[in-house]
Amino acid sequence: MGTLSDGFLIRVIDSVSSNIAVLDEDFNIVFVNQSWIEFGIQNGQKRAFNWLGLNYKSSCLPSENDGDEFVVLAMRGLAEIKAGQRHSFIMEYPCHSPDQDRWFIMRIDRFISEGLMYFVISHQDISDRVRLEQEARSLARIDALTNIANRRTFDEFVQSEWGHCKRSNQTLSIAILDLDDFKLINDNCGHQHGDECLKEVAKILSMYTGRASDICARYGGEEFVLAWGNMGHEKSLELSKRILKEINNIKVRYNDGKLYGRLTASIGLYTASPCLEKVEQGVFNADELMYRAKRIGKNSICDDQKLVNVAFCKTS
Ligand SMILES: Nc1nc2c(ncn2[C@@H]2O[C@H](COP(=O)(O)OP(=O)(O)OP(=O)(O)O)[C@@H](O)[C@H]2O)c(=O)[nH]1
Repeated sequence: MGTLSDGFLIRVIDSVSSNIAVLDEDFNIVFVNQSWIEFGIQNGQKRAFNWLGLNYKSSCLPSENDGDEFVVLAMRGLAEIKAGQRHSFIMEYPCHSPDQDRWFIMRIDRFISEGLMYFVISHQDISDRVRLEQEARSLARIDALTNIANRRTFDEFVQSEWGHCKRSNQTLSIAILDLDDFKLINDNCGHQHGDECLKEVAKILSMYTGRASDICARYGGEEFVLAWGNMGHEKSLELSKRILKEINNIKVRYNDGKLYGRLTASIGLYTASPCLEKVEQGVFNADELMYRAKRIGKNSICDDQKLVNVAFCKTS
């Protein structure tokens, strides 16, 4: 292969999708590629703007003085490379436009040519990758069928909410809700209809857990869990009763459309006082109470703050 011409090499650099600028050792821009120019235009710069000679460090100074953490980091990286403390610098950062969330990766490298030091700054759009990562993270936290939180999300949330409640000396109410005779519904009306019931229940639960300190989650098969931060026993019992009533309004049908019956559930409700040591104990207590509601006759709420007196509440 013969020696490549300057024009050829510039065309190669212009065809790269990363935005590239080369700075001299005083941080003056001595070269930008086409992607850099296009990105400038997208962000309001004129096409005819002359980038060459612009001092990169000075142009970043207003943002640096404003305390923009990413600009501060980049300038520190640039200074460290110049001082020979590092060879390169890499940083991912958000750079949202008014109509689009965008993320970039910035890289600074250096090279020596004819005894002079140069810096290559490149920015690459990584928005697609970040969006996919965010989507994957959100999928791992949401139950795919019902679109509400999954058990893992609940466990994390309730730990943090319990911390807030303890610090502010408030109670946290926990309800475990298990649909009654769900196997029979699946067997008689079909698994798909069972799925629809689960989705409807999730919608109802979401309506009753709308505050930032509340959560509802699918805990497992046909079992759900709710937590109301900063809520006393009386209020959570009232909400549980309303939830049970709404669930009772869900009609379950055979495949031919004839009525099979109405959906029912058993709820165990436990209100944790701030002196309870671990919130897991509160969830366990609510679960025990739910099983008690099953034994007592289903379609019921069992609540008992001290796990001594069972307050049995038939809602129908
Ligand atoms: N349709 C549907 N069914 C599910 C799902 N997850 C679990 N189930 C069913 O839920 C049923 C739970 O059955 P059991 O544990 O015997 O409980 P149950 O019939 O509700 O009886 P009780 O709890 O005593 O009222 C099983 O048939 C599971 O297959 C799901 O995602 N979709």
